[in-house]
Amino acid sequence: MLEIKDLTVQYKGNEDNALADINLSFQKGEFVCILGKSGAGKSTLIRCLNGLQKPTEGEIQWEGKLLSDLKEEQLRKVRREMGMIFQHFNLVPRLSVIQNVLTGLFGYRSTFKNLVGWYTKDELNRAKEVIDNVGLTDFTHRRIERLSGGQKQRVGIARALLQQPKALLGDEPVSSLDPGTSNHIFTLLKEIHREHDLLTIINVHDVELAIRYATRVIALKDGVITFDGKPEDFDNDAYYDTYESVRSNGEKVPFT
Ligand SMILES: Nc1ncnc2c1ncn2[C@@H]1O[C@H](COP(=O)(O)OP(=O)(O)OP(=O)(O)O)[C@@H](O)[C@H]1O
Repeated sequence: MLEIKDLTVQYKGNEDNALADINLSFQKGEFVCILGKSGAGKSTLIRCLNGLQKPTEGEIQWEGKLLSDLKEEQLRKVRREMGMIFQHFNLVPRLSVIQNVLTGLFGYRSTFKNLVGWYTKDELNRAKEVIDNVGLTDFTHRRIERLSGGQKQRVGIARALLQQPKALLGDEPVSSLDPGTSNHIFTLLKEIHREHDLLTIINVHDVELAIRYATRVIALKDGVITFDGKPEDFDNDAYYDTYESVRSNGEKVPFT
């Protein structure tokens, strides 16, 4: 479904590769967590997958189409097929839940309709349905600025779902949430993944979350893959030893 071949990314003015010679293949039905400390290359990888970041070398193929061959309009269509959720939610604080969710349709509608905010009954019903899916029915008309972090991320997920995507990509969607809320969001993502049969690829820096929810874990270090396999085969100790300091009492400290 999604193939990455010999992907290398080097940013201007940075002599180190953000990603170096990455080869990966993702199939429908996978729930993938990408682990790595800050600067490992996780965001760069996710941004390459939906064409927001151009590779320096290598190629990405989505459902048989090479992203580098696509014109801007075709690339927009691919982006619609890959719902995206973000660390800082990317919502408009003064607008309501449903107004924010409806922006998930922007890629499908004319600029004029988006500007004046005209929606058909069907579009409004679909928006209400996805809001219901993420458990926010009672908050449909509440402004975003009056929601908790976890509720905001639910809005972000609902907006992505309204695009009726085939894949869901997440760039650290729970890193600004507390552990309990992070678990609730991952439970919701897993339910949505099953119900809509979505390829799901989520960047996360919490190893325990990745192991609990993923069907496949990929670890990145300095732009290179250091692990790709089943969560039960993931060597947690080796990972911490590679990545993080150990307190004087022997406790291993997860990276932040
Ligand atoms: N616009 C940029 N210009 C130059 N270097 C960049 C740019 N964006 C990222 N980098 C570098 O590329 C490498 C990978 O960054 P990336 O943001 O993909 O990592 P990350 O694992 O997502 O980190 P974080 O968890 O902090 O978001 C880092 O060394 C970073 O400094």
